[in-house]
Amino acid sequence: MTAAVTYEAIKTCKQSGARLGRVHTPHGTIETPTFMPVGTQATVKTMSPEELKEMDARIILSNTYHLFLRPGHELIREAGGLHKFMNWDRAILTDSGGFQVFSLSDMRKITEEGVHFRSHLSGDKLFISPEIAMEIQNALGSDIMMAFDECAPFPAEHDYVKKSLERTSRWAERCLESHTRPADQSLFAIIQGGMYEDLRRQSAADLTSLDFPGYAIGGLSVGEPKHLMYDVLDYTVPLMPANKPRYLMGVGSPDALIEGSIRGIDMFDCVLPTRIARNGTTMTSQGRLVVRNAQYANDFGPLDPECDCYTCRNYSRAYLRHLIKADETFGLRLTTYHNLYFLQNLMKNVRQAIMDDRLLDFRDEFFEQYGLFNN
Ligand SMILES: O=c1[nH]cnc2cc3nc(NCCN4CCOCC4)[nH]c3cc12
Repeated sequence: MTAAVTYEAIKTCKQSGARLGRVHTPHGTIETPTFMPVGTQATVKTMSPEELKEMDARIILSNTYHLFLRPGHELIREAGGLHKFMNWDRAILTDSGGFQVFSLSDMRKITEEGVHFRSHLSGDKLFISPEIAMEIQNALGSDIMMAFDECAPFPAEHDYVKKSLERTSRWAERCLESHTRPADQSLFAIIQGGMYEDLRRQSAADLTSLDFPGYAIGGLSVGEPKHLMYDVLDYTVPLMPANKPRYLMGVGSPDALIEGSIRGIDMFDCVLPTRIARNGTTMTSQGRLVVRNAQYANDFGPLDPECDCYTCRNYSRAYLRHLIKADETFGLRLTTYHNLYFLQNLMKNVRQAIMDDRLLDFRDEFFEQYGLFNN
């Protein structure tokens, strides 16, 4: 079966299960492990495509649910697809809408056929099925499409999670059947199973028997303690094909990116860096720094003395604090740019540590400096 997206393994870290790789797509190659900025409504909030390229972002996310509701996938199809619509000529991954239907909309009813819900914008009654999720993503023309799934809530009873993952497996098969598999799009499946090892095994077995070009781990980063997420990774990642991309959905704090890479994850996404930037919280080499706090009012040094991004080379903490307090949009742009650059740079250092077979040492050094050993 031809796949538009393929994985090239480069090297496995001798110190951990981490691996260096490349994901080849029709819109360019992505060095992995990689962090994908989230552009929910066809824009990575406050960033231009040129700024994202400047920090070497190779792939961004956009959201099927949001674009289905507004402006509508038919309009984007008419515009020539999402790449053209948002003037982004690198890779795009679209989440399938399942997660947002359950987390955002006024959820109505889950049936075998699909999900009935009310739009969180207009209150209109809407319906998404595996087939409709494929139709929407085909219209968007994303390089990587995600199968329509249910992300089970946390906590959830074993019986509920079992029934939910079995329906997700049937939905994944329907996605595969209905996806016209255009030559330039690839469909990834999403492994569910909550925090239950037997159910993760069942979900992985169901989906890997269907031969998708790539696999995601869903149902995590839903409020569970981080150690529980790492436990699930410890027994789920080994069930995933070694010759295909492994994508952990919704994960984006520096410590989780390092811990996930150690366990063999290739791709990550999260709204965290862009969301916290908009309320003046930044990720720096010394840990989280809430630049809107009064203590930085007269601090004329750079946000992060160890960062060489546009924000850190040209503006002071005092200026950033002033802009954020004054609700000046430029302030949000500067903190967003820095946070995304920080994570791109972190992943570059993770890839170098894997190349040098020292990712566990890198983790200890980073945690020490970032202040992660004392929380
Ligand atoms: O099973 C899933 N299926 C399809 N999409 C997902 C997206 C997901 N996103 C998260 N977590 C996001 C957590 N964010 C952290 C930062 O603040 C906003 C929420 N978990 C996710 C699970 C799934």
